[in-house]
Amino acid sequence: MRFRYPHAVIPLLSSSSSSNFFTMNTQTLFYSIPFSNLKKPLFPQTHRFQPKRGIFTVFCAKRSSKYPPPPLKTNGYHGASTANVPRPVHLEENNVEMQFAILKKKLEIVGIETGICVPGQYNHLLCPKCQGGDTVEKSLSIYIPPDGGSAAWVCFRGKCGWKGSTQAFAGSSSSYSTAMNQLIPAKKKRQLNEEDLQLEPLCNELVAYFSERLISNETLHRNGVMQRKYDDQIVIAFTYRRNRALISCKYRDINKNFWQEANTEKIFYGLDDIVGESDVIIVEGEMDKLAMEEAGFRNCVSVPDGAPPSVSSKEVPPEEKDAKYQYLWNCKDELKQASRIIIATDGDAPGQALAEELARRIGKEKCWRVRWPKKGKSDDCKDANEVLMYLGPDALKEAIENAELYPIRGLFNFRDYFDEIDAYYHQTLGYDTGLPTGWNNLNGLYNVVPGELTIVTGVPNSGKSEWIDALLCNLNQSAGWKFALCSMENKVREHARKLLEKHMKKPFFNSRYAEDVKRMSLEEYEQGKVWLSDTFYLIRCEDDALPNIKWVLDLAKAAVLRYGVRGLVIDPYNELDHQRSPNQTETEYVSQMLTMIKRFAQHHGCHVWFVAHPRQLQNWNGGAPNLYDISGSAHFINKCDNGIVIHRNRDPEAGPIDQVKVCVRKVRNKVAGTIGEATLSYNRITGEYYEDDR
Ligand SMILES: Nc1ncnc2c1ncn2[C@@H]1O[C@H](COP(=O)(O)OP(=O)(O)OP(=O)(O)O)[C@@H](O)[C@H]1O
Repeated sequence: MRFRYPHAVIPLLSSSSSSNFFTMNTQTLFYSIPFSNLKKPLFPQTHRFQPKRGIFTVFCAKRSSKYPPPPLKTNGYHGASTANVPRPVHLEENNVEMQFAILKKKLEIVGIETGICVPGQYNHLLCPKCQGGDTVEKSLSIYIPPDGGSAAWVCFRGKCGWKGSTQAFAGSSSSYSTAMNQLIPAKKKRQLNEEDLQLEPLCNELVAYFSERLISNETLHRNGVMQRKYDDQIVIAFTYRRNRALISCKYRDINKNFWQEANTEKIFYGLDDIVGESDVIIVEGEMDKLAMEEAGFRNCVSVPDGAPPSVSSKEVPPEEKDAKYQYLWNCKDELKQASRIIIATDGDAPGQALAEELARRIGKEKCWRVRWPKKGKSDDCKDANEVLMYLGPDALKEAIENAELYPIRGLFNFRDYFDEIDAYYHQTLGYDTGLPTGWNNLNGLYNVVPGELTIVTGVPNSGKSEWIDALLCNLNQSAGWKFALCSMENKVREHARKLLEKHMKKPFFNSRYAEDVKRMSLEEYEQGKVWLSDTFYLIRCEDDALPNIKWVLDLAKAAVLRYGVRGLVIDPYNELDHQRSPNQTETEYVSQMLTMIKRFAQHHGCHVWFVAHPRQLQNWNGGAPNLYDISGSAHFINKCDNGIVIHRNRDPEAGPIDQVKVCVRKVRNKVAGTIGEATLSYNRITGEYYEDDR
């Protein structure tokens, strides 16, 4: 149930700003005209129930006008005159006529016929925008203050809703606000009583109507649900009470048109029921509040105004300016003493927006939310009353008992991730335990996990780039992975040669390094080109500029999204353009850069290999460097998931010079490997690496 547009409405300005008139939200600032103030209802078709007929025909009663009171919407046209005519300093009494004449001209420009308009009173005219619809009703209400200096108007036809204001002279503020205030009645709260409102006990037909919705007579009685007659028709009257005194009254007809007494305080429906309760349930409509009672919950209130279309992007305004949610602020003590607020609004988007607006005001930490059960195979119940009607009171009770903590942005429970954790357990995510490197003796130490960062270091010429290329070829062969390469030191053609040699297992040329091994044939070379193109995407600065990390990551993201790459190589760190701000230390800069890289990796499930050189080693003894030797910052080792040092023997006396040590110095994720060293042998002709079991 939703009260989004009251039945007979006039726009109500916030007292703070009359200019809001043109920008105001129709959801929040429209109030009904009190019927008690009307000689005859604005809309004669307000009467829906005809008690003389049977209940079902009653509810299909023919409208007495073919124009229902549709929602009042603005049509986007705002009639404010923007002419900037300077206002005279003094306005003599006898200038009223002149001022009114100017005003009339302005009104005529926007199409308002001013012939019968008299200052100091309301005038009812034909709306120039809608011409009063088919019935040609005089739906445009215009007020001109006695000084004739301004006018404010609104068309009460819901299909039109045209509204605006103008002034004879710009800056005629007192006259202007008078017009506005007159058009919009002052917000003086009325004192109501059942007698004045002519409320009566519910007739049998309405009791039967509620009973169709599984709301019992006892519940109706306890909640003071009444009726009101208009001529020979009847509408439901929901009485809003505080300390049992009548504060407001909302009416509902069978077509779910709602309107309420104007100039009354906005309070929760059922407010007395939550006093002293530790659990408070908030629903979106009176029917839901009654339904809750049928499920055994009296500690429930309904909001008086229904739901907003969406969550406001603005901060919650201070209490005194938060007009739409006054019903929350005026019972903050009751809400404060409750330990749990269970928000059980409708399951649709406005209902969820309402839940968010309530929770952000109450404090999400004490809020819970309700998920409505399914009513059929696919559809969820919309609200409490639907659950009661389709599934019964026990199901409604269960839904409330199963309320879950209201989500707080950034605060989670493992339960929120169970789908993902299940997939990890069942290993259905793919490679989450790591993709083997292709070298058995290394697989026990290092496996490639999507979304991780591996830092690779080693002294110059140790074969870091060669080993990474060989690893990529293996991963492509075993799992079809594709890669983005940002290899600043490599010429494209040389990089292509190295990759093709590894892939084809043949040298690119017949030159000295190939010894007597035959180069790849032209046909093999052509096949290799296809493979190269399908497997690698190059990130390169086309001019001589150095790429910065953000630029690299943006392109890598494009490569992930466009080509599905699973790995990114950045080789090496010192060839990036390091735009470090003057007040940033290198350590801070490296930390920030690595955070960016890791975020990219995790977000896109893309493994990143980042090559960094060790700083100049004083008195280097030929041994493998340490990860802490990486120039720049200890953050390289601190922040990476995996740290690998590539080291090769260059002393023939110390051992075979094709021997390469892959020193795994850091593995954060034990599922992916452990610290240790594996020895590979390097084939200088093809650039391949083999397990070395010598
Ligand atoms: N184990 C090895 N035995 C002989 N030559 C090797 C070995 N590993 C790599 N090389 C050769 O060393 C050269 C440099 O290799 P690579 O570019 O991979 O080293 P790097 O560590 O990345 O160097 P840099 O730090 O200068 O970028 C290449 O010509 C490569 O063929």
